[in-house]
Amino acid sequence: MRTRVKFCGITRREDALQAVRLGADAIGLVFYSESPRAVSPQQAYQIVRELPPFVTVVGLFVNAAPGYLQQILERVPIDILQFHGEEPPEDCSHYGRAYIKAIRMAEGVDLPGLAQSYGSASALLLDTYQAGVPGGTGRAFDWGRVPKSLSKAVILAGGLTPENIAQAVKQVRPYAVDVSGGVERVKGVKDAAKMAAFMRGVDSVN
Ligand SMILES: O=C(O)c1ccccc1NCC(=O)[C@H](O)[C@H](O)COP(=O)(O)O
Repeated sequence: MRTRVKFCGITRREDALQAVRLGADAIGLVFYSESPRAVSPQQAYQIVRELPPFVTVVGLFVNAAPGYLQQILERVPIDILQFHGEEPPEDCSHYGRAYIKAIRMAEGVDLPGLAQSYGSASALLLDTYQAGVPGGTGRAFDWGRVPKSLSKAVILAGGLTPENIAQAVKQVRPYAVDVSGGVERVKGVKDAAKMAAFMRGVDSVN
């Protein structure tokens, strides 16, 4: 099965369209005001309106208030939710939508246990642990820590770049990969050449 690709932290319509042209499977929009990649609901709507079909729009949240999250869902066509905070399973499934739970790879993290607890998740996104930073660290973790088999689909994230992506896919064989900082020109602005190189890296293994 080919590895799916999600470009995360999209803040501009042209970057979303470039992702689509390159054959990306998903784009991610960050609804977390402390992120340099945060988008407002209006911005998000402008980015995703009239995207062609079969490209999944993922909305990212960090311990968001349910009322705020519900407002976003009413205003932006989001396909899948992605939770990057300490949201328990019942909060993640509260919206009746498919969701991804981000797991930060702190020392001693119990991935099989979390895969069980978040049984209603579509996938677990494994990201680098950095104290006080819920995501978008731009740093990789030791891919050797990802179990060869898990009861949930694995999305590999954290410090992926055009330079290391082929090795990451070869080693982990994840369901999908997720990249943000590694394909940026500056925070929040993607670099078309880096995005293309990243896709080539994934395709070289598929
Ligand atoms: O990107 C952010 O600024 C961010 C902030 C808070 C929570 C999540 C965030 N991004 C989540 C992502 O899905 C990133 O793609 C993932 O953490 C990997 O980021 P990077 O290491 O920059 O590729």
